[in-house]
Formats: sequence, structure tokens, C-alpha cells
Amino acid sequence: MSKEKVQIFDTTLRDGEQVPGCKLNTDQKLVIARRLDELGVDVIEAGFPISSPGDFTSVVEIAKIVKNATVCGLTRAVKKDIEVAAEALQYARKPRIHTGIGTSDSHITHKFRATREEIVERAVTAVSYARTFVDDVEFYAEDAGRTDNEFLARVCEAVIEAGATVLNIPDTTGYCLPEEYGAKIKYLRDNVKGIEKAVLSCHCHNDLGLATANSISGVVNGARQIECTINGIGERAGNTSLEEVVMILRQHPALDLDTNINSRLLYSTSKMVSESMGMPVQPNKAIVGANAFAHSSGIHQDGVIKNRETYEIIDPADVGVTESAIVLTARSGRAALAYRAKKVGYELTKLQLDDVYREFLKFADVKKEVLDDDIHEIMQVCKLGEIRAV
Ligand SMILES: CC(=O)SCCNC(=O)CCNC(=O)[C@H](O)C(C)(C)COP(=O)(O)OP(=O)(O)OC[C@H]1O[C@@H](n2cnc3c(N)ncnc32)[C@H](O)[C@@H]1OP(=O)(O)O
Ligand SMILES: CC(C)C(=O)C(=O)O
Repeated sequence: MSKEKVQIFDTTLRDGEQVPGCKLNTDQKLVIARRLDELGVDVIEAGFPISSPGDFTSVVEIAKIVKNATVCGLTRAVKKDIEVAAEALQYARKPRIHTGIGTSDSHITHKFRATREEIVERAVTAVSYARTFVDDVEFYAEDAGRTDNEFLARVCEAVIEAGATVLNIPDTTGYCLPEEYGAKIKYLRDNVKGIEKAVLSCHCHNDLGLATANSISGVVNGARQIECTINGIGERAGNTSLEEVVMILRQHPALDLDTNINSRLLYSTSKMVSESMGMPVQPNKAIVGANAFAHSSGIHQDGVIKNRETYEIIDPADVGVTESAIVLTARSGRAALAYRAKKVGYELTKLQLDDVYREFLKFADVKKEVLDDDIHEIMQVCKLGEIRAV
């Protein structure tokens, strides 16, 4: 039986692009939007149309070229924002307006200097108004992570009645623990009248490094959309990383959930976004980091050479990485050295390998990494240059 699908809502071009230094021009955004569509994301959040003339144009042009995904524009709970978003999305095959307002006491008191009643009223007015332009309206309850569940349920009920099709429950400040965030989603499922008419969505920030765990906890508890970005970029410590949630769902069949993502495009998409935004990916980043499939210690290398699955839970080909890397360092053993030597043409006997390994350790102790050229040099020192099978 096919697994239930979790919708992937990509906000690389909106929340991701808010990051200092990550701003893109329209042409760059179009290249990424095309790739996201090809990757199989269900929704592309293309921008915040009222934000600037450039962002407006980007949303218009993205709406024109995206073939499969829903194209979404963000707004505040402000009529003018909604009108401008509707105008920017007019060419989209599947347009969505994403509107909302802060619901935590902190936002209500300090940001809006308002009351809970006024917030419910502004939320309902925004959703009803957005529905006069498009059929698909997503509502975000900003700072839902720190919003009291009872009030959050009240807001959700009111906006569903006003026509919201998706309810976004953002942990805007990345505060929640996974169990707490999951319980929040479950509470809404159990207590909001009409909840079956809307899709619950997770939008988790990574301030405590919990964005991915919280999103997974959200879908385990009934959410069916995850908002995420390529490489996890986004405000402050970032958003949920798209590649992580996609691969968690794929690698854990017991969750019985999947996405429409073509995972073989993950690595190249990560590179494309990183290069285009000038935002390097940390080498130890899960799934797409340079070291995600690299092994540099002897015991691991020996295991991987015998059978990849001893130290890898994902086949690198499944995310578009050509092969696992065996990196030679002073922590490598004979198995790794023999493996890499063979790759550059040296088939060593056991005795030869012992000799070469002694010499290798002298190199490795003074270098961070022993490269192919170093292997040739080591063979010369060991007087084995001539055994190379070209
Ligand atoms: C959690 C998030 O990531 S939300 C998205 C964040 N992204 C952005 O802010 C990028 C785009 N933003 C912008 O371009 C600008 O901030 C604009 C165009 C939206 C507004 O600019 P300005 O009119 O100059 O307002 P400014 O940014 O100074 O302040 C924000 C105003 O919006 C209000 N506001 C904030 N969120 C909302 C909301 N969801 N609904 C209604 N009003 C809101 C604030 O209370 C404040 O209003 P005030 O001036 O009456 O106090
Ligand atoms: C606008 C909303 C969805 C957001 O980015 C947040 O709350 O983090």
C-alpha cells in the first residue's frame, strides 16, 4: 500500500532569502524555482510581494514559469499586502496566499499592543479577504510555539471558518521541544472544530538545533505539510532542512509517510543554492555536507570497504552523491591505504602493504590528508613505483 504523503513547502526563496548576504536577483531566483519544481516540492514560497518592487517582480516571474508546484506569496494580516500578493500571483497555475499574525502573548502585547480579541478579528478579516482572490489560503499563527494552546485552537477554529485551507503552526523562535511541539499539533487535531477541512503545517526554526526533530514530531502527530529550506537556511539559526526531513521519512518506513521529492536531486540542489547565495554548507551537515559520506578513520574505512552499510544508513546515490569517500589520514589503517593505492594503480601484496603503511604514517603525521600524489611519492620512497598497473 502506498504511504501517506507529507507536502513539502519550500521557503528557500522567502525565509531562506531573508538571511543576511543571501539576497538573490530575479534571474537567480528563477533558476532555483525551476530546480525546486523539478525536485518535486509541492509548494514554492516565492517571496513577500509587498516587501520591495524586486521581490514583487520575482514572485510574478516565478508564478509564470513554475509548472507543477503551488506558488505562494507571504503577507501580513494587512489588506494592502494581500492585494499586492494576489496581483503578483495572478499568473500562477496554482496560487496560494500565506497570511497571518502573531498569536503569542509576547507578540500581542509588545508587537501589536493589542488584545487577543483584536488578533482573532484581524486574522479572520485577513483570511476572508485573501479568499476573495484565491481558493488556497494558508494562515500562519506566528510564534505559535510559545502560544497558549487553548488560544491557538480558538484562532485556528476562527480562520478555518473564514476559509483557511492550511494552518501553519510556526515555532518562530525555535523554542519548543519535540514532544511539546508534537503535543501542540495533537492538541489542535483533537480540539479544533472543523480541523479536517485544513492541512496542519510545521514551520520550525533551529535556534536550539531542534527544527528537524520538531517537524518530524509534528508529522508523527498529524501535520501533513513541512515548511523547510534547502540546506536549512533561514532567519537566525535557520529553518528545518528540506533534505533532512525528506530522508528521515524515506529511511524510516515504520513512520509510513513519504514525500514527492526526487531525492537524487538533493545534493546538486544543495550545491546550486549554496553557490547562488554564497552561503557555504558546513562539512558535517547531514545529507549534503562534504563529509556526510566521507570516512577517515581506519576502523570505519575497513568496515565500509567490506560493506558500505556498516557505517552508512543512506546509499549516497539516493541523494545524488557519486560514491562514499575514503579519506586517508593518520587515523587510517592498511585496508584504506590498500583500497586507495589500488584506485591509483598499485596492487600491493601483504608484505608490500606493511612497508608502504609504515612510510604512509610518516606522511600522515605531518599532513592533514594524504592525497593521490602523496601515494605516488610514498611508492617511490618504498621503491615500488614500477609496480603500478597503468
Ligand atoms: C517570522 C517571519 O519571518 S515574518 C516575515 C519576515 N519578513 C520580512 O519582514 C521581510 C519583508 N518585510 C518588509 O519588507 C517590511 O517589514 C514590510 C514592507 C512588511 C513593512 O514595512 P514597514 O511598513 O516599514 O513596517 P516595519 O517593518 O517597520 O514594521 C512592521 C509593521 O508590521 C506590523 N506587523 C508585523 N507582522 C504583522 C502581521 N503578521 N500582520 C499585521 N501586521 C504586522 C508590525 O506591528 C509593524 O507595524 P507598526 O509599524 O504599526 O508597529
Ligand atoms: C511567517 C511565518 C510563517 C514565519 O516565517 C515564522 O513564523 O517563522
